Amino acid sequence: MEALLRWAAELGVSDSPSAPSPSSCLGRSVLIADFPDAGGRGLAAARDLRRGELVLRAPRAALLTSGRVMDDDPRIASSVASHLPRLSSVQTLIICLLSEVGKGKSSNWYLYLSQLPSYYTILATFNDFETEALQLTTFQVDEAIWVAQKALRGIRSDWEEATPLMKGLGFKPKLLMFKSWIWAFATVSSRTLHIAWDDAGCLCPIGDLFNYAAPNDDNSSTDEDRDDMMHQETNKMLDQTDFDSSEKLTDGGYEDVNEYRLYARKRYRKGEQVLLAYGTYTNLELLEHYGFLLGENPNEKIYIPLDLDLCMIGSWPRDSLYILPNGHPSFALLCALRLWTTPRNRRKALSHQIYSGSLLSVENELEILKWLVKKCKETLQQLPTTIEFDDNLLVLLCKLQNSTSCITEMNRSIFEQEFAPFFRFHGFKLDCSIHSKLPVRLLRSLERWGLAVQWRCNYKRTLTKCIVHCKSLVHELSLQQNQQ
Ligand SMILES: C[S@@+](CC[C@H](N)C(=O)[O-])C[C@H]1O[C@@H](n2cnc3c(N)ncnc32)[C@H](O)[C@@H]1O
Repeated sequence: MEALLRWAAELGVSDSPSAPSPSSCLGRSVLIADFPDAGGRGLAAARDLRRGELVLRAPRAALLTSGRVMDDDPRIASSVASHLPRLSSVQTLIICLLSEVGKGKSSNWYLYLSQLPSYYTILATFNDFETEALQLTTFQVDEAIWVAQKALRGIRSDWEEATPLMKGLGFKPKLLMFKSWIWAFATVSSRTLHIAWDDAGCLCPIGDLFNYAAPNDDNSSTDEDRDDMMHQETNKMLDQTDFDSSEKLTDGGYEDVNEYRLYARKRYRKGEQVLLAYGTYTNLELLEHYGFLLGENPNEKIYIPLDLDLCMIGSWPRDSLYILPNGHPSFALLCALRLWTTPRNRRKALSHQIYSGSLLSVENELEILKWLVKKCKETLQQLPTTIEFDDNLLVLLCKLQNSTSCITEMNRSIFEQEFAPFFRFHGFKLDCSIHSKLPVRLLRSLERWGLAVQWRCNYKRTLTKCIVHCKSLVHELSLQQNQQ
């Protein structure tokens, strides 16, 4: 890592507005650190940071883009040119990335490439067992499977299309394998930053070490954050010369100054992890693009099976009919339910009231709340396991990943029925004499299985919250009704 930090400093990557020291590009604003519960390797504040302060800048020369690789390697450039416009920008970047990997130590990017993860957990890497662990029966779960399969089909056909070109470039057999393509795809999917001149984005050494926090997490800005913003706004208004132009209120981007700049989006104390908001994602989308999910995701959307006529009613798109992470139905779902439960001959007259989000009558509201309770309960009952079961399974999966004696853990567990198909799927015979760690291949599968269980568990938790929320509203409204 030290060599990488030195190399990046030589390229002009710096965590301060001034030039980096020759020995490391970090140390003045951020430092590499481990955050086991929030993304693993990440960047920590090297000192107290103000909201909007510059935390990293990387000049264009330090960005790995397909344009850059092709400028340095005319053979790839002419090969790609002869396949355009059939190749997408992502396929092109993947080919460039794999070609650099194939060069080994002679690649200009060797130090960067050698610290990339050796495997990923994005949805496209899930095998059938892991995908099924998301659980099949409801609309949302079917949707998850569908997303996973669609993603994988797309990636496979991209690979098939690009294979003749890669063969023509003399790629080593290992790099021609689908496994390598998936690895490169996941690298691009989970690590690129947006740039205006290439849809595939760029890989930014050091800049891609920032872990993620959901964007509206910082809505809860503190008084200190607000002070920082006031300070910046006042300075701007007064056009004060001491205004530090490195202060910004966004996460960052590629700027006119010909470098990528990243900013602290809130105040950080020394040692705290500095996080970026890569975008607004549900947990399924995080899993699809980045291979992780959040225990508390403010942007999560939970879908329940809805009758077709309810989905079609009004002008609300199907994807706006969901349950929020706090268990409340979305505005559109609430409105759609109010319209749906209104007798047909009254719908037109009441539509103005319904579209504005107003409650129609206590009776109507009670009907839809009770309907929601019933629907959530039915959905939960259809799922093969309960939250408690999933929670316990998660604890065991976590233990197994860290245990040096898997057989002891297994013997103590009540999950034999769950593990038999897992070992069968992997063609692995659990020998009672194995008092050691599981093979790496199985440990990785356990990790993905764990993500699937975490996802379905969050789904069930939100349904449960919805039941509690609706029941408490039913209680309140019934009291009101009785008082009238
Ligand atoms: C841009 S990289 C961040 C650096 C990465 N941790 C590393 O060691 O290279 C993005 C990846 O980090 C992990 N990650 C980022 N934020 C996370 C979070 N809040 N929780 C869990 N994993 C996270 C995911 O694996 C994601 O695909």
